[in-house]
Amino acid sequence: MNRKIGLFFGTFNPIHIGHLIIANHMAEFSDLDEVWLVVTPHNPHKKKSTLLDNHHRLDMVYKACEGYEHLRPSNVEFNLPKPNYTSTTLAHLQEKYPTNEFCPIMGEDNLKTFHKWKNYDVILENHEIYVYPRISGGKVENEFKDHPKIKRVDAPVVEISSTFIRRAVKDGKFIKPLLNQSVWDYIKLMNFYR
Ligand SMILES: Nc1ncnc2c1ncn2[C@@H]1O[C@H](COP(=O)(O)OP(=O)(O)OP(=O)(O)O)[C@@H](O)[C@H]1O
Ligand SMILES: O=C(O)c1ccc[n+]([C@@H]2O[C@H](COP(=O)([O-])O)[C@@H](O)[C@H]2O)c1
Repeated sequence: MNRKIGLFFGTFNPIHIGHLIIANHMAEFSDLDEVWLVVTPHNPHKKKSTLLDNHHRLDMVYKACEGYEHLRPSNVEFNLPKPNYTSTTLAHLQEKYPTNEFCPIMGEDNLKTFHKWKNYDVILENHEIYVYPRISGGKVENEFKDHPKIKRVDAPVVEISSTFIRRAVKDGKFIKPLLNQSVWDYIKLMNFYR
């Protein structure tokens, strides 16, 4: 059976409710059958200094997805060449699961720099991209604005970031509502980001 899988890529350092709300909304309110949360070991555009180990970030994604029938953590990028280019991951997944249709999910802000991604044209040729709104970053005024392969899904906007969470934890702030309960417990237990 042909299944449509949304791929939500992220460093998830840590995963927060902003990520979960988008992933769940895409799984429930679009034609995607499932959403896989792909933990990226190394984002080509990010520095590595504050990055927690891959397996700790994956553990947190597992904890956050517990009880969500249509969400699935993925470590597919762990064994692929670094830095992780999305085009490489998509080609790998398509070869491994030829009957699935893979659709990357991204925030509207990412469309502004999407032309800098490796093989972005090949990605667009072979995949539909599901885009959700962001407040930060303003409007997209480029070739992707009304592209036929880009589908917009009107998901809720929750403007928090992992950077904000890491800083808040370091400062001893109580930010439990911004994280899934078991992710919050795990961060405390493991003394992450202190
Ligand atoms: N609050 C949010 N709402 C919707 N999408 C988000 C939110 N925060 C991050 N994203 C998007 O989710 C994906 C994965 O995010 P990522 O793991 O880089 O988290 P982040 O919060 O942006 O991290 P950091 O603050 O460490 O840069 C990215 O495409 C990012 O743009
Ligand atoms: O393939 C690329 O060239 C590429 C460039 C920038 C980002 N990405 C992927 O997009 C995901 C979200 O990126 P970011 O910067 O919004 O956190 C992340 O998992 C990256 O691996 C991919």
